[in-house]
Order: sequence, then C-alpha cells, then structure tokens
Amino acid sequence: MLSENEIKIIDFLKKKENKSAYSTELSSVIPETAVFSLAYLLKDKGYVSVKEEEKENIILTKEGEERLKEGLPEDNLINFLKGESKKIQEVAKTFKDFNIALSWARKKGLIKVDKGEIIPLKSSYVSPEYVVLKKISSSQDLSEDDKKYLKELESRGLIEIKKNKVLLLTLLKEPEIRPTITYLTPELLRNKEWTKYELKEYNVEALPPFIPLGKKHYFKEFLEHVKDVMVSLGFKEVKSDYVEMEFYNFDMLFQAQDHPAREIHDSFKVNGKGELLNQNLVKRVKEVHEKWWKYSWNQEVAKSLVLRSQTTATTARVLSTSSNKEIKVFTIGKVFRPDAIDATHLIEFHQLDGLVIEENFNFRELLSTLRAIFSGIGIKEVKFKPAYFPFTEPSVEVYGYIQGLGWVEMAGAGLLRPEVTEPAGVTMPAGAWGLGLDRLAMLFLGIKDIRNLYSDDIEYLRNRKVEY
Ligand SMILES: N[C@@H](Cc1ccccc1)C(=O)O
Repeated sequence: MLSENEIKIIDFLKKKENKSAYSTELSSVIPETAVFSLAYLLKDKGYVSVKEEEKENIILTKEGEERLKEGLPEDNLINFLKGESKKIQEVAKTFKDFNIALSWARKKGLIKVDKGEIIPLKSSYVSPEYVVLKKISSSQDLSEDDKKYLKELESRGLIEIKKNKVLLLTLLKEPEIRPTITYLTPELLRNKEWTKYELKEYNVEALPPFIPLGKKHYFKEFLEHVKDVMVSLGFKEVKSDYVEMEFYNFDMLFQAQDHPAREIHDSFKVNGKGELLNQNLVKRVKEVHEKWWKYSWNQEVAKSLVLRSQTTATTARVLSTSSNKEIKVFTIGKVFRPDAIDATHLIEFHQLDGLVIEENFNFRELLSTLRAIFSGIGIKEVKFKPAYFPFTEPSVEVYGYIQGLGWVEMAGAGLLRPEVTEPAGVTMPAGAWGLGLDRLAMLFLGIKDIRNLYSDDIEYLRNRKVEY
C-alpha cells in the first residue's frame, strides 16, 4: 500500500517529461521535511530510483545586496566622471568607497592614472559582474559566460555559494491501480471477485462537509432567551415606541422638568410634539409635580419628543392605562442616550423593564421576584444595595455574582412612589425594575467589546456559540 504522500510524489513524477524531478521541486506538493524519507521509502518499494547530487545555491551577501542597490563602485566612478579627467585628490574627497572603486577600475582597464589625474577610458559603464548579481537576486538562470564571474563575485564577498544535497528521483514503475469498492456483496464473496478489488478503508475521522446554516444573531438569541425567562415567570410582554414624549419618559416618572434628576441621563431630542390625550392624567401629574417639586409644570415640555432613554417609559405607559387592575408585565427594547462610543459604551442599548401591580405586593416580594428573574437568566447569587431613583422608594441596585468577575451592578428596582402611581389612579402597591441587557450579555458570553453585539461580520457570527 502506498501512502497519500507517496502517491502524490508518483503523480508528480508521472507528469514530468522524463519522469524525474529534483527533491527541491517536490516541496510544492508535499512538506519539505518529508521529501527525503519518502523518496527512500519509494526507492525501497521499487517505484523510483534516487540519485544524490550536490547542487549549488547562490545567494547575495549583505554587501552584495547593498552593491545591487547602489551599483558597483568602479561603475559608479566611471559614471561619476562622465568621460572627464579629474584630480585624484579631488575625487577622493567626495566619492564613496573611493579606494575600492579606483583599484577595480584600474584592474579592469576602465581608467588610467597619470600625474595625479584619473583619466576615464569610458564615459559610462555597467560591469558584467553587476548584471550577474542582478540575475542571481532575481533567480534567473546563469549562462556559461555569466558563471565566469562567480569566482570574482565570491572573492569580493558579494555572493555566497552553498552546496546543497538534493535528490534526483526517477520513476521506475507506476503502481498497479485496482478499482476500489466500499462494501462487499454476497456475490463478490461467492465468486471470489473481491480479490480483484481494493477495499476502501472508512475514514472515521474525516470531517463532514461544512455547510453554513442560517442562524439567529447571537445577541438576538440572548435577548429571546431572557424573554423566555420572563414569560416562564408569568409575565406578559408589552411594547412601546422608540420615539417617546417626555411625559412618559420623565414626567410620569416624577422627574421634575427643572430638576437635575431629569438630567440623570441626557436624551436625544426629536423634532415635533406629541399629543397628550388623557387631560385628567396630565392634570394630576402637573399637580403632583407642582406640589412636591414646587415649580410651574409646563405641558409643552412634556409633549416634546425624545428617543426614549429608558424602557421605564413603557412602564409609565402601562401604568397610565392600567385602571388599577393587577398586572405583571415586562418589556425588552432599545433605549438611546448620547455618549462617546467605545468598547463599553454605545448610544443605543437594550433594557428590560418590569412592572408588577398586585394587591399585596411589597418590597420583599419585589426582591424575590428579582431573584427569580436573575436565577432564570443564570445568575444564582444576587445582592441588593440601597439606591436612589426619582420614581421608586425604597430603591435598590441589584448586583449579580459572576464567576471570575465578582459582583457586578446589573439593575435598578424599587416600589413605585405614590407620586407615580396615584396620578394614574393606581392605589395598589407596584414594583418596577430596569435591567441593562448589553452588559449582561457581554459578561455571559465573554465579549470584551460591546460593538461586537451588533456585529454584522458573517465570519465572526458564524463562529460564535451561544449556550445557556
Ligand atoms: N430606568 C432606570 C432603572 C430602573 C427602572 C425601574 C425602577 C428602578 C430603576 C435606569 O435606566 O437606570
């Protein structure tokens, strides 16, 4: 039996006119390091003859490379003089490698020296040695004439002549090719035909052909996984638009129009105004703002449009139409905030906000709900820290423990203030929270640059695995 590489060598030789090739040529079809041993294996099996030969390998030395670039000094001298005689002292002062140039130019009969003057015998010149140097550097074949200059170039230290051992392989016979079969049949066994065939071995390690299947973007997959967790906990999904009135993004959430709380995060302004249809709600929001924040609330500001800066705006919308019924909803969506984009910041990202309105809901229930959500997403250990949000009281920040990273801040939560629920006519207790999903996805999926979450590089996306 012949190995794959042995067959490659035989095929290579077969294609050659005189059925032979040097080992150096074979490195184009098999690894160079294997050529010698394979050649002798094939020789032992009687397929090829092997002859060892010494082959000259000529390379330029460092100086040779320099001379190739700058020209040989004697040539340069002739070309410098341009056919005019000059005083030796004068030329010596300005000409590079003057002594070498002078002695070679003299030796080659390119100049005469008389009474301290150099007299050129040619007005321009390129040495044949230079031409040979050029041929060597571009691996051109050397003529017999060219080869006469090799000794001189070597003694001038411009080239190095190395002798390498090479093998000349000549094909002696071609392997007999038996047709291959991949399985035996009763007939083949019965009539002994199977001996005529080569039985092909199964290559159990061969990889199947790569067929790139369409799949979801891994970040989308992550977001849907989170969605599934929320649904499995009995929450209903709600949605609202990216373009939002400040009323829902801020006012209903008790963020005063003239209060720094409003600038907790900047937002992108959108031209135009929205319409506030529920004047009863508007009136009550105005009242509560003016009562507690002590300023004159402006409906026009509330009607201004922004790209929502938090999905808590969706929560506000749900609240405004909830008619004091029990509710368990969540929303997942994009929010927008001006920022300098880098590996950890984008101007748009995803949040998950949730809202529970229940007769007997309380702070403890809120915390256990959050624990259940985080546990569903895969974060088993959470802890809470007191925090401030304009729309909740008490408020907490939620930290999750991630192996190898420690405690990471992941969400804000709290019981909605009466200043938020009452104008909407909600008298039952309500819990709300907001969770940043991009950072969570990065931590989960080991992604260092947030921009990768939005990558459309097919190669990158193909190679990402998402497992939960
Ligand atoms: N909306 C807040 C998070 C939050 C939502 C709901 C309740 C409390 C906090 C934020 O973006 O930071």
